[in-house]
Amino acid sequence: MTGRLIYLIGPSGSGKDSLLDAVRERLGGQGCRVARRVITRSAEARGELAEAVSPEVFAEREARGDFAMSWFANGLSYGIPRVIDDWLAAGDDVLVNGSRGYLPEARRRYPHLLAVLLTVEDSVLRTRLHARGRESAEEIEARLARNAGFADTLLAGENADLRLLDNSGSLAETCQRLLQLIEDHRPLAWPDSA
Ligand SMILES: Nc1ncnc2c1ncn2[C@@H]1O[C@H](COP(=O)(O)OP(=O)(O)OP(=O)(O)O)[C@@H](O)[C@H]1O
Ligand SMILES: O=P(O)(O)OC[C@H]1O[C@H](OP(=O)(O)O)[C@H](O)[C@@H]1O
Repeated sequence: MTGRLIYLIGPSGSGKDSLLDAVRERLGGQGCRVARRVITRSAEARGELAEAVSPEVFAEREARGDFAMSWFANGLSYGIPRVIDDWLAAGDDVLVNGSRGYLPEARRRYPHLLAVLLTVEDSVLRTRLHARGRESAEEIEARLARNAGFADTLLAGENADLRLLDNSGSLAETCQRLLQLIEDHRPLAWPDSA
């Protein structure tokens, strides 16, 4: 029996990392692991507990086949370590912080994935990005502009099964709803292929 990939996406600043950090322990108790990403972002940058590597190291690892999934966005390279395929094969579910742009490819690789879109009201999003202070004002505007490109395509076609999760309110409330959503989507037996 294989586990299921839960692919969490949403605008930059919508709270994906905060949510993953908050539910990591509780999910572990219900057989769901949270993947740690590899990112070409400096280790000093505030944010998720990702592994920071140089672009050269990232390219080497990617060429070696170290990543189950990888993409480039916001001027950075992101990789999800290949170990998630072992976890899935062992029957664990795996939750990843994904990319909206990479969703079609993720679906090709993991046809049974559960895609969850975290949403936040626009004004709240801008406020949170500035309050986080990880990016410059210019970088924040570029991230907000990137969202417009996803507005029409995300909720159409093969994404009709996308689950929406609003994080405009408290994080504790969103955590509860995510845990419930994952619980509700756990069939008695997962599909055979990851
Ligand atoms: N429900 C919430 N209420 C208030 N603040 C929140 C909430 N969720 C997240 N935040 C804050 O919003 C900011 C952005 O959250 P976070 O870094 O988790 O977003 P993200 O989706 O992972 O962004 P990115 O994709 O850019 O890494 C953080 O400063 C975080 O503390
Ligand atoms: O815009 P899309 O394609 O959804 O995502 C692009 C990437 O940007 C964000 O990362 P971060 O803000 O650099 O941590 C997301 O987590 C994702 O990996």
